[in-house]
Amino acid sequence: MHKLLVEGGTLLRGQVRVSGAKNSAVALLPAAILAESPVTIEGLPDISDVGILSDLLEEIGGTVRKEDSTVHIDPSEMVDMPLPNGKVKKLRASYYFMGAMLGRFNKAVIGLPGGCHLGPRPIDQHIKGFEALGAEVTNEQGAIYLRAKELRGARIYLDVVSVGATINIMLAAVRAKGKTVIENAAKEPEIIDVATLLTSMGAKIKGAGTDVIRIEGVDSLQGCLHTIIPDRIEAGTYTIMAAAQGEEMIIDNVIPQHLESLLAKLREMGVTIEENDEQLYVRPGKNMRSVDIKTLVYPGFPTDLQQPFTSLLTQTHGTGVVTDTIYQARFKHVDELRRMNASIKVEGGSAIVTGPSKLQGAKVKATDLRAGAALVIAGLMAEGTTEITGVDHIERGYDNITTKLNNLGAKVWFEEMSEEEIEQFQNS
Ligand SMILES: CC(=O)N[C@H]1[C@@H](OP(=O)(O)OP(=O)(O)OC[C@H]2O[C@@H](n3ccc(=O)[nH]c3=O)[C@H](O)[C@@H]2O)O[C@H](CO)[C@@H](O)[C@@H]1O
Ligand SMILES: C=C(OP(=O)(O)O)C(=O)O
Repeated sequence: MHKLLVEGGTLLRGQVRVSGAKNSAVALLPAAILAESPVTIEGLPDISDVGILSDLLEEIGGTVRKEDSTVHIDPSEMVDMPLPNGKVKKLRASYYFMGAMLGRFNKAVIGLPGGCHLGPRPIDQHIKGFEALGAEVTNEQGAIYLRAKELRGARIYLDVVSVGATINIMLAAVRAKGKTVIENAAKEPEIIDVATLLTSMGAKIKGAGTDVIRIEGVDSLQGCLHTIIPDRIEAGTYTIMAAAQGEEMIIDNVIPQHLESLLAKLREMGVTIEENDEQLYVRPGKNMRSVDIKTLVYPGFPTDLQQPFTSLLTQTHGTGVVTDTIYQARFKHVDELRRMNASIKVEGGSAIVTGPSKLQGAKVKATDLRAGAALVIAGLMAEGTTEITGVDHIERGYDNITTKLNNLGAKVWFEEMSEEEIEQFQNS
């Protein structure tokens, strides 16, 4: 087990290239189950979630061959093997095996997913969708059993706008008989990316990226070549780092439209941002002002950038209120930031951040992926060295974070933990 050390105070300068989107990758890989011939995906991020999903594809009989950031998946020999335990529990996106295996085999057994602990994360809307398509769904000892004689298209209204449910229902519906309409669908760019892959495989999907998605089922799907979109959350994290501790930074391989809500807030604070088709040029302002943010479904401010943004607010002038309407309890990073001398209190569903505070390096714990990113940002701004444990969370979503940061001039490195530290970490 290792920890991440961040020596604070160095200004970041230069260019960082954003990797492929985690939240696309984790759906594109299971989507390959639906094809009858090999699927190639280019631009996959080197993160642990991708590694685990690749292993799961192999567990059900697929062949997965990786060359740098390209992966070739041969799904032709896959079988409807139950996956009630084991690696499925390590991440959230294993739930996409439900939709994809149901779509291909008319049955699936998948353990309830893991992923970041952000408060309750039900999957009732996924199940509502599968049932509407004709599946019988039961929960037996922590695993979801799905069985259908045949999947039939249906009209499905999502009671909650859900990224996962929208994608999962698309996966199950593309090979169902007849027409499916998903109403109140989520509109995140990753949904369009998955629909683009499925369409290249031969699926008939209209409206992805709007709140009504129409799918006409087809009998079979074939392999194809797909290039993944850039990770807007990784891009947003480096953009926040640039505002927090940058001198001048270029964020490369970005779709700026995917980050409009973040860029608007940063400009409101006094950060200079210039953009072209695939790059952002970021220069922090002097005496930046605090702002309030409220997370919303896309194109609103993303919940996944709320925690990194909170770290930036510790350095701006005034009081900023951070409200998360998607995950009301996504504030575990606050206690850790306080250890570093941040002035933050949580009241109701909001964190109230008063700045600027002089942050001090400390021993802190990443309780989830974006809490980890928030601590790295705080560590970069702090005086002294910050030691972050729980880095397996960070490795779920940030491709080569130490190399990318060190290329920008930061001093960040992994170190093995001693037995005593591991014991302390496990008991904390
Ligand atoms: C792998 C992946 O893509 N993860 C992202 C995905 O998670 P995930 O797909 O799990 O998030 P959802 O969009 O489904 O969740 C949004 C909200 O809906 C609720 N809900 C969701 C499903 C359901 O059946 N019932 C229900 O009540 C959730 O508790 C949450 O409050 O979108 C989240 C919201 O943008 C992001 O934080 C995650 O990074
Ligand atoms: C919450 C996240 O991921 P997951 O849904 O995979 O847990 C995230 O990417 O911030």
